[in-house]
Amino acid sequence: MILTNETHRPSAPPRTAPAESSPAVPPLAPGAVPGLGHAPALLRDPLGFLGSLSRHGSVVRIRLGPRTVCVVTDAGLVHTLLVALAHDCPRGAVQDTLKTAFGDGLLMSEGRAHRDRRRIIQPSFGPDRMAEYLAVMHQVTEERARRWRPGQILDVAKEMNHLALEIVTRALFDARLSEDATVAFHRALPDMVKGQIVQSLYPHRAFARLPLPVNRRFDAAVRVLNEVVDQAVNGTAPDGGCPVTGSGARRGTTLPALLRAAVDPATGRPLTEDDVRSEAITMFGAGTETVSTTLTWLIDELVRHPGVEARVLAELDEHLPAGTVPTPEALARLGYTRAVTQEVVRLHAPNAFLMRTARVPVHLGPYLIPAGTELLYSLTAIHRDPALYPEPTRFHPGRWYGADRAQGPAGGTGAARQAFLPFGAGKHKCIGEAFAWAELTVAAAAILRRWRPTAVPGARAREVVWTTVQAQGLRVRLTPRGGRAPHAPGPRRTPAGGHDDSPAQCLPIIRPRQSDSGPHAPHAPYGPRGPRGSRPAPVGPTGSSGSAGPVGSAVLPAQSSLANRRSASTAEGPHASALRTASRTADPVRTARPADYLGPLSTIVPVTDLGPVTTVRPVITLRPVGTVPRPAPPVPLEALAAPAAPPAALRAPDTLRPQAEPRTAGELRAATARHSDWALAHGLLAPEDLARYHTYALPELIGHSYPRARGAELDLLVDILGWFTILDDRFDGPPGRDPAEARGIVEPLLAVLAGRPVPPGTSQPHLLDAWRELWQRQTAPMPPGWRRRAAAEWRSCLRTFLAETAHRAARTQPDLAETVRLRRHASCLYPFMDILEHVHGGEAPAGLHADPALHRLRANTADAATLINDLYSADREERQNVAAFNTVLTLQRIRGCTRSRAARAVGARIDRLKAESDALRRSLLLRHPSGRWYLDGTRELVEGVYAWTSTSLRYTGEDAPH
Ligand code: HEM
Repeated sequence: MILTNETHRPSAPPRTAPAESSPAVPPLAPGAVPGLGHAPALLRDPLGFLGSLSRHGSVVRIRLGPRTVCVVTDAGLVHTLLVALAHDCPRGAVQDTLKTAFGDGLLMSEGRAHRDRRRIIQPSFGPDRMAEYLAVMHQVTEERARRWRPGQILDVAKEMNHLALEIVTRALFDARLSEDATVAFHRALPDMVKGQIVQSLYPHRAFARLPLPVNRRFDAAVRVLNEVVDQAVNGTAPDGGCPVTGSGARRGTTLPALLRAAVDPATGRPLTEDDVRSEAITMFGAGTETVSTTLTWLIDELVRHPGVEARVLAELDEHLPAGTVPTPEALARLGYTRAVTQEVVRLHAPNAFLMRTARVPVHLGPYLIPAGTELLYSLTAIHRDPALYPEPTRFHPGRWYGADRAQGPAGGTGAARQAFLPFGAGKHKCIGEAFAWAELTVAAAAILRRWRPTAVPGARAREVVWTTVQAQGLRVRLTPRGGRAPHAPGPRRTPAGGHDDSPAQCLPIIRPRQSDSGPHAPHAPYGPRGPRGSRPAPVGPTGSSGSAGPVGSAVLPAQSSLANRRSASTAEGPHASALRTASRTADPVRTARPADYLGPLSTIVPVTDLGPVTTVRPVITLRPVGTVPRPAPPVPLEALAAPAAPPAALRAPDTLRPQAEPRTAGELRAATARHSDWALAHGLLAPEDLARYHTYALPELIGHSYPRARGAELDLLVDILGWFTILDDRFDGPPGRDPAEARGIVEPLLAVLAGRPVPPGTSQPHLLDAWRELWQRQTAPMPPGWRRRAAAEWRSCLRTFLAETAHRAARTQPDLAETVRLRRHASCLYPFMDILEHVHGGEAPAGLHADPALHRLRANTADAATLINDLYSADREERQNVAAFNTVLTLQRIRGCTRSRAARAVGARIDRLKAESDALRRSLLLRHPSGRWYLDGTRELVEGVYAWTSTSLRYTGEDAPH
């Protein structure tokens, strides 16, 4: 039986030799959903799904809505499809869409047209051109890498995209694209790819003409891409602003020159300009993203495997001395480097899936495939087949080099060769293969020679599958090779005075790959301090979290009983009048609406301010506090000495307590030791807990955030942070699920704040004792106004434990607005802002406190610090099942979007907060110049949280102690 009822055409006699036994129908993959078929599974996890199909057969049917597609899972049969059946199985609908848009380029054409065109183009990729290309690749990469700065955080995928585009433009076209064109190209490409896929799934071509958003974006992208390609082909810059400046030296040998000099064998006429443009777009489409993605994975793997990186560098030193232009001979000697790139290409083959369509009935293994059947194969799935590659997801260059090689697929047999098909096979085999191998090696060599990339915690490469398997989210910090680890860069200003939002300033926000968060992820008895939300779970025998009970089974109504809010007009406390003014002068972004359990200072961020999801990343500038080496010793105090001289902004004449000498690292180290003694003396920690506790390096957060704190203030800050973290961790256990027990802990603490008799029966007497002492140390030197303010803000903070416990007990989750409010206060940022005054030795000016803009600035400060924490702690919290109280996770749940989109939205929100805070500080400074130190303190606080959070072992998932 054949698939006549699932295909559109009647069967004709098969072209290929029949199989020995009677032909069979490929099995249907299990799990089809009525109406949708396997589309949900494919969309949810394309590579996992395609990889799983080999269990069911060497060819497996899947249903995508009304269509049936045959997936070829066997490497040998894929090879047959591409080579023996190449004539009968041309490329299908996906390529047809491109053909309509870009004409008959190599990537889109078939049959004789394809063969003729390939013959014309082949010389462009011949061995005699390679030396020239190597020089260009080397020069372009050098130019780009020279522009990077020590300490810069590099958005690797973005940089590699630009690099690959520039290499193709300069090598094949001897042209340069304007910066605008480069950006436009990378913006347009995803729309083009999406449109290509969606349009190929339309039941009829006419659908592509409907004014659907996807079609409109596709058309716009095609226009843009054609314009960009025109620049490369013609050497003109239509915008006149940044002209294409091809050197012109190689004009006679470029790809356009080759095409213009050629005659179409079919017509006997020269190729048209449309033909030239079609081939140009083909090269841009096929030769940029594939390479940039592979380069990104290559850097990711080297960052993960320092031993491999060291070996590559040693080989480069031996065969490709620094400063020399690579030659084909030198590259041929880089055996180990080649093995490394080969392993990257195996594990991360950029082509997630490719397609063919059977023109006539064909035999494929034991199956007869009817005419019209679409055939899909995934090179990535083949390269990860455990039957072909033991431990397939392990990065192991030894498969291709040295002793292990014989056991690997490079062992030399035909079957082994068929198992490695990153560049395809047959007549459509990648024409740029040699170019690509060379580019990967030359670009990686130029980058690694100059820079040592180190992973930014939480910013590992993540697979995102479209037609290619993209590597998204990798951020690395750059250290000059041979130099010491850089200081984080200080704020840079553009000539126009605005902030530089170059990649150096981008916060990493992308979820690490699954492998980063596996069973070895750390679980710690003591949370980091610092902003909450980073709570570790108690260590269970399996290493899994034993913490917070199930949350997320039910959704809380938008207005929970916990979210009863008082109006601004009823707000109390020292900032009440400011709050009321703020409420009256309602700005479009937010309105002041204090919630009763949050105290008088809350400001609500409308949910809409966290959307729409954008691609903006947070722009955070870092104070150069020094490097924070990891992992051990956990407290790199040397790095946290205060800046040699206070920043100019802090040398204001009104400083009450001028700095004598800057704080030394020794002071922070001594404070850390005193804190340990203090925690032991209060029974907050047992001696055996200390080692693990120290790995959280909590004093670093204080060191980053309070560069001028010393002596008793430094001790106070470190002790408060330690105490709060230990308290926070208690709520990961049973008290966090039992409202009565939670009240039993929190009420006594509140009583201390209010000066009331403490109710008996707390389950945490050590915490209570320590709190009494801490509160006394906080308030003793401070005036009554400060005490009232600090007490109110501590109340708001402590009550969030009750709110969160109530949610856990009721198995409800907060909506986004409540999450934002909860998180703002839960992080005890407000009390920590109050301690700025403690450190300074006096209250901030009364006028400043009465200013509504300060109210907003403080809310922004709390929000920004908390959101930074949420970005980094999302994965950890998800593992710990405390997802309800993380803004990224809440957003993801409520919007139904991906983690990275939620993270981007949060990142964009941080950007906006930062920009608004800068503006608020400027305006406040004009009105209250004597409060400059306080205003700067809020900025330092956020920067400190960023510096600590982004380097803390708590969030890395792989470096953290076990
Ligand atoms: C790591 C880098 C690369 C990978 C993994 C890769 C992979 C592939 C694969 C699998 C195919 C076959 C597609 C099919 O059978 O339908 C292909 C075709 C093609 N590639 Fe590449 N490619 C890479 C780089 C490049 C570069 C640098 C260029 C040009 C500058 C290029 C130009 C092309 C062209 C023009 C085709 C179509 C060939 C034809 O149909 O005759 N590729 N590539």
